[in-house]
Amino acid sequence: MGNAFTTRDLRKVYGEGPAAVHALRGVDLEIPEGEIVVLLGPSGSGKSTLLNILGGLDRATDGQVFFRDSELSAMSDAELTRYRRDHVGFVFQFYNLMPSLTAQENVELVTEIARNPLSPEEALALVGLEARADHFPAQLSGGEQQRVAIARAVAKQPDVLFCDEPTGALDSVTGRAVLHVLRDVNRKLGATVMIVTHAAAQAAIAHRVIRFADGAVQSVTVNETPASPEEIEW
Ligand SMILES: Nc1ncnc2c1ncn2[C@@H]1O[C@H](COP(=O)(O)OP(=O)(O)OP(=O)(O)O)[C@@H](O)[C@H]1O
Repeated sequence: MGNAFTTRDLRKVYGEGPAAVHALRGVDLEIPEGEIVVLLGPSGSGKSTLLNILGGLDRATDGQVFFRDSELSAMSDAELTRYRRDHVGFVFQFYNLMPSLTAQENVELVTEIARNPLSPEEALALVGLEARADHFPAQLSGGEQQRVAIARAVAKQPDVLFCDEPTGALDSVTGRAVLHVLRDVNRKLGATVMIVTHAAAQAAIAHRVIRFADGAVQSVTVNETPASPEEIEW
């Protein structure tokens, strides 16, 4: 299989003049399709900025970024929106569920507009929450709410799932259950899964670990035998 993403000398500057922040300082990466990729690095090193650009939520200041053979950095806003809608799912630290909707209705927000969605039941079954479909977010634990958020993100069968600190608000037992679900999504749907985390131990479950420092890639490590989420502790 080819690459899900390729970046060439990718740069991002926020602001101008003396106040300019160089968040990405020339990032060259190749990310093969179908992997679990963990991005590590100190706070402010540019991880979320990279995720947002790969996910079509933001644009680079300079350089190129490709999804497969399509150059995201050359797309119009409308094309970028279509890319996001057709190919990308997002999971954030704080679930972002609609409190007035049940788990199933939260997932339906996506399945009603996607081109080739799973059914809401299938999506909830994938995260092990089929029995909680009629529960509201306030009736679910943090880990369960995150699993609903994952069900919502994967219901459209995205090619790529971006997860920004998906376990950041969870204890490690609950966090492991969430990582387990992300691994299932990678295996069962074949989605490339990119996870930004501060918990370095989570790198053990990845096929590829990218370490960031000061807006640049410090190292890329390939794990021949990724660990199971049950084996790690943070
Ligand atoms: N919208 C923005 N405007 C100005 N500066 C920004 C903006 N977003 C991010 N930055 C700056 O860009 C740099 C990289 O930020 P980014 O959020 O990508 O880092 P990160 O590695 O994800 O950090 P964390 O682990 O704390 O989430 C930081 O110095 C940050 O302050």
